[in-house]
Amino acid sequence: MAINLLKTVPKVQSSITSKPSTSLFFTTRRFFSVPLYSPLALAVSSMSYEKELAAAKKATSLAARLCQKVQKALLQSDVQSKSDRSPVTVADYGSQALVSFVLERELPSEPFSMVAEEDSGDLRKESGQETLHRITELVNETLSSEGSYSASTLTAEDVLRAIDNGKSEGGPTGRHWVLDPIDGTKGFLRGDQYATALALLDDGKVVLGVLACPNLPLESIGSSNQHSPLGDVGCLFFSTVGAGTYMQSLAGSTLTKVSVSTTENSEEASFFESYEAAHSLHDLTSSIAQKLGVKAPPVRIDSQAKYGALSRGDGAIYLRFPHKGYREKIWDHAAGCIVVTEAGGVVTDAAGNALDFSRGRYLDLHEGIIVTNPRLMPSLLKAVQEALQQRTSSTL
Ligand SMILES: Nc1ncnc2c1ncn2[C@@H]1O[C@H](COP(=O)(O)O)[C@@H](OP(=O)(O)O)[C@H]1O
Ligand SMILES: [Mg+2]
Ligand SMILES: [Mg+2]
Ligand SMILES: [Mg+2]
Repeated sequence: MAINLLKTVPKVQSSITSKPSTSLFFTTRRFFSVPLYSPLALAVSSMSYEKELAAAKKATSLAARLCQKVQKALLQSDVQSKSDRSPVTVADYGSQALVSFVLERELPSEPFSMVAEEDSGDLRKESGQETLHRITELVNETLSSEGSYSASTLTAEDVLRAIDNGKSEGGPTGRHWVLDPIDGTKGFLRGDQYATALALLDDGKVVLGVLACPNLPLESIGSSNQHSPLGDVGCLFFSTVGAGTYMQSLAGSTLTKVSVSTTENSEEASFFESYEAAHSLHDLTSSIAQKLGVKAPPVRIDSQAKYGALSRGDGAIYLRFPHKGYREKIWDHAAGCIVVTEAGGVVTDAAGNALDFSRGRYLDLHEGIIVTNPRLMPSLLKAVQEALQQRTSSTL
């Protein structure tokens, strides 16, 4: 059944729809730029998981191209509702099919296993045929825009198969790709932030992550929700284990090594959280921020773009406390987690435990997810535990 979300879509901010630039030359206190031919860039290209990283960057960049096209001309018929009533669009399916196709094509000698959010169930029904046709068209248009695949044309059956490559259960052994084809679908529909998030698990550990964030400004979004209307947008964050986190413009060009904020002073730390109150308890996060003495208002944005922004020090804290009973999925955090960790940050649950991605499609957590730098973590954990305690006593 199509849902009528489009009527409620507010005016898209001009900064968010502007085209990514083809060049990026900037240095700030936190960033330093590295030309692609520099010795540092060469060191980056010789690290392990090199082939996998190149394939993952290519796959997510192409997926981002497809998503941008759909977001610019979203049709009501492009939006469906899943059985859990969450929205899914032709771009979610198209992005998953593309990433799956590109990874298989680029890494033919490796066994292919993928844990991904979407499946083809609804598209195989009679009512899904028109949507499937539109997705197939989109995937083929995007492939033909990429020189190396211009001769590839996928049939509707190929697209269904590519989507269903994402049915793996993951687990503690072997290699598994972990994909959220569009994270932040609600943000995508609003014209706001979203990300294509791709990670690689190797024996239960996240060893590679790529976040394509087509609407994220290249400059810091700091502690304000108001982005400069002139700023360029479209960031690609990527990390492999032990090799740090890098950001480049989705349009290519200059590579920048990024690192998290090192502030110890919680009063000057701004924090990120979900835009959607249904995804995280805003009253709880506000009481945590108050205990820490955080002065800035929360920065509310959708998707793992929050992890990307945090990895380059735009803010110092990310708090996520879903409503009772919600189970987090690995594709909502795997790529974001390594992007922040490799930039010097720490990602834990509310008890201070590292996230365990080896247990299948879900994360088993002790309440929410908290992210910050190692210096701020002890006081953040203390504030979180006090706020949770207070909440429990007030509901008894
Ligand atoms: N009730 C809920 N509580 C917490 N997270 C939820 C939720 N319902 C959906 N989500 C997840 O929140 C993700 C978006 O996170 P954020 O709020 O940071 O933008 C969604 O990803 P998708 O958009 O890929 O479905 C979805 O997996
Ligand atoms: Mg979803
Ligand atoms: Mg998601
Ligand atoms: Mg998704």
